[in-house]
Amino acid sequence: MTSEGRTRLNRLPEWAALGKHREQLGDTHLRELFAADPERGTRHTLRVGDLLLDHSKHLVTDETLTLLRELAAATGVAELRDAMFRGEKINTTEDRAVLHTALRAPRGAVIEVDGENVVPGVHAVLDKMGAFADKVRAGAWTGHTGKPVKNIVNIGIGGSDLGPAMAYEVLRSYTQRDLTFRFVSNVDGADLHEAVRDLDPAETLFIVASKTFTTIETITNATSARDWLLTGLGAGQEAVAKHFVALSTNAEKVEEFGIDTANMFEFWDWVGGRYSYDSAIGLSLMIAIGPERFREMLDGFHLVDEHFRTAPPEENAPLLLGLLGVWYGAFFDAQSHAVLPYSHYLSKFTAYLQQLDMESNGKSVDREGNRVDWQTGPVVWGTPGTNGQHAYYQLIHQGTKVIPADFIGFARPVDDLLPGLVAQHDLLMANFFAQTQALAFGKTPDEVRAEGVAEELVPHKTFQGNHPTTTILAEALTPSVLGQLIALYEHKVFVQGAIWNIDSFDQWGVELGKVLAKKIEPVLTEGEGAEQLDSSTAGLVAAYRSLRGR
Ligand SMILES: O=P(O)(O)OC[C@H]1O[C@](O)(CO)[C@@H](O)[C@@H]1O
Repeated sequence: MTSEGRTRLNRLPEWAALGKHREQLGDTHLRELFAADPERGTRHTLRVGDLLLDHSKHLVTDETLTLLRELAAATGVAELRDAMFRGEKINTTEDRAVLHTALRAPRGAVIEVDGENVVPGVHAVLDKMGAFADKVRAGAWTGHTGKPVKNIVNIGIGGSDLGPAMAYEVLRSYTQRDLTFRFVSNVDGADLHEAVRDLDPAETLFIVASKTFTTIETITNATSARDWLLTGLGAGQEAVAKHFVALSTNAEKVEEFGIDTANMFEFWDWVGGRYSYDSAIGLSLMIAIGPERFREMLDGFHLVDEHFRTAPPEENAPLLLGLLGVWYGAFFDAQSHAVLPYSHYLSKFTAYLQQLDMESNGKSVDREGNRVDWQTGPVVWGTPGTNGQHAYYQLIHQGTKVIPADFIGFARPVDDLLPGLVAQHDLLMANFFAQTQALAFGKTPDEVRAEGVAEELVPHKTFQGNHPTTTILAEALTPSVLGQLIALYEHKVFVQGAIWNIDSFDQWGVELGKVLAKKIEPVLTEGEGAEQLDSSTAGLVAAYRSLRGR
């Protein structure tokens, strides 16, 4: 499905209408919007599965939302969504279907790519993963020396690392505690070194996760891990089968590396790397939380997939979140988007979303290859909220930038929290609610003066407010809720890409650096070819070589 013949986004009448509306809105303050509508908070709250989404603290009126939905209609968001769910090749630059939604489709569903139903294959791999995970969890998967495997090291990068590493942290309280999990991604040897230094090779299983099985960082780390293992065991190649499994689409390369393809868990080219942790790429997570919890997570994903596919525009949460991002980027010149979870378990959540969003929508040509002249994907950033409050919230509250932010919190702490720590949860959540309130409504100079503050300090202690936020609240951070949250963001990113008319599913922008690194490496090691480098890089390389004593 291409978008040929589509009117350029900023020439659409719906775009012009939004521009005009933005002018009319001017500096309208959230204080005014709330004062004019006592029901605003409840009217602007959506419920999707277990998620409650309050979007009342956004710089929008009912008219804004209507105009944004008209823009979505004019840009064919629903048509592209349906084409995605049908398995059409909407990733046109790679000529691929985009079917991460098939990874969580129920067993009986029928989703076809090139005339073949892919759902049975998805479940066959899930079943194989389940059997393997159960075996490891039961201590029945033994290594070369006969000892049960206790340490699981996932080696992968990008989508083959961020998803499982993030989800492992999120669902830590559901993990089997007598197993150790490590995640190695960086080609800096320090990463693998720190991951394995205290492990017994006889009890260690490496999961090599790579869609292509050609990614230099992953193959380099996997090769070093194999050396470490074989040296530690004093064994030959025959030990690899018990200590290495692969997650990949590329059986040939897996075999070439020396991993038995019987120990390979397959996925498919219609799963993008950053959309893959609910595929075989989630094997480490499945071992950690068990197949049953993993399936609950998939059900959570599926619930939001169905919501996105079927909910009317007025109630469609991913559509709404996507449109709000378009609104701020285009008409408020917002450059970034903060995601601020109030859960320690979500400490890697924003890093995960960075790849999901920025690798998907960090594009500057449209699907026909024309340069866009509107903003595309924002810089996504953030860390757990309370820590952020004591670091960078100053800038969000009183800086000069428009930073829309998502606040994510939970009513209940995890079940196995030490009883003495449960009481801290209300304090955490008091901060959660206080921050969005302060950001929205601020503090006027008169309110500051009323507190007896000296006049010269009044500007410094004034909070302008009017900073837009979404609040996402759920009862608890369960596997299903995690699936719901990720699917929510996946589809939000989809909506934005559809409106901006970019291919959200390719990632050509990562290629150039890879090619240049390959050329530079021999210059570093052999010192040959430096004359082909620009003067800055040549100087830096020379300095590096000299510091290395070469
Ligand atoms: O799973 P692979 O093929 O090793 O790729 C890892 C990552 O590299 C990228 O292609 C970017 O370089 C990501 O899209 C992907 O998640």
